[in-house]
Amino acid sequence: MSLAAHPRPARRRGLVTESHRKGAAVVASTLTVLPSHAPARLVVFVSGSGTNLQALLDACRDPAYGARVVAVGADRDGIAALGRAAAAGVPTFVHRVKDYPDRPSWDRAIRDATAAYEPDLLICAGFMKLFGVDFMAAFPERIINTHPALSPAFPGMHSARDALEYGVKVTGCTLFAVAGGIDDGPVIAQRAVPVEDDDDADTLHERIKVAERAMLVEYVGRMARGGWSITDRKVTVR
Ligand SMILES: Nc1nc2c(c(=O)[nH]1)N[C@@H](CN(C=O)c1ccc(C(=O)N[C@@H](CCC(=O)O)C(=O)O)cc1)CN2
Ligand SMILES: NCC(=O)N[C@@H]1O[C@H](COP(=O)([O-])[O-])[C@@H](O)[C@H]1O
Repeated sequence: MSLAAHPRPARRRGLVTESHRKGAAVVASTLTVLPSHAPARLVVFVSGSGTNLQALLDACRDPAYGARVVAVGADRDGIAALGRAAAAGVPTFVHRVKDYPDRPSWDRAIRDATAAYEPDLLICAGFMKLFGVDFMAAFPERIINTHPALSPAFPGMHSARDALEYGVKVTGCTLFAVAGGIDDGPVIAQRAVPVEDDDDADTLHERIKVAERAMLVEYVGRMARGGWSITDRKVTVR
């Protein structure tokens, strides 16, 4: 089936939508995002040790990487990731759900704190809270999450344990564009990691994280430098 696409729009910065038509019917829609800043502005969200954040901070030291971490957001205090941000001179903000009367109030507070940094790309790197509709609506097509499993297998917060308990022989990591549900957004990249006979959840997760950091650094750099498109569930990184 051939799709008669509209002429490709000029490479404008920001968000561009193209409709692909067959006759009068729209059969697919492509959203293209080009970062508005060079280097692209990253806000990274964390809840724990922050080794993925550290990999991004290290990559951003090279001007050719094309991105810089302008802020780090968290849902809790006292985590190593916030220390990593401070050591790199990156501003941080913390919003704890329990400090707000309800979840939507928390969602709006973390949305507003994030928007103040004018991010091109928002990266969940071990962030253990689900964003709500207000947050999601403020940053369309520009929130990504690194997840320690081969999506759609093993969503949630205990993916390495769940993979071991299921008995899979190969698991891995997935970088995806955060959408409406839990860990169900369009896949940007994946890496496979074999499960060893003597793995426990910690050894398996640590091996996944080695692959995850390399995947995250590679794809965030490419997205920052060249932008990305999403057609239905298919993501193309430039
Ligand atoms: N709306 C979305 N928000 C987020 C997604 C997503 O796909 N959609 N991915 C996450 C990260 N994530 C796994 O990758 C994940 C994070 C948190 C949870 C969860 O159930 N959290 C609970 C409580 C957790 C706690 O603090 O102990 C909650 O939010 O109430 C599932 C998956 C980033 N956000
Ligand atoms: N579902 C969310 C989830 O499980 N996230 C995972 O937490 C770890 C954070 O490590 P880090 O703090 O060392 O970067 C990473 O493996 C990340 O994929």
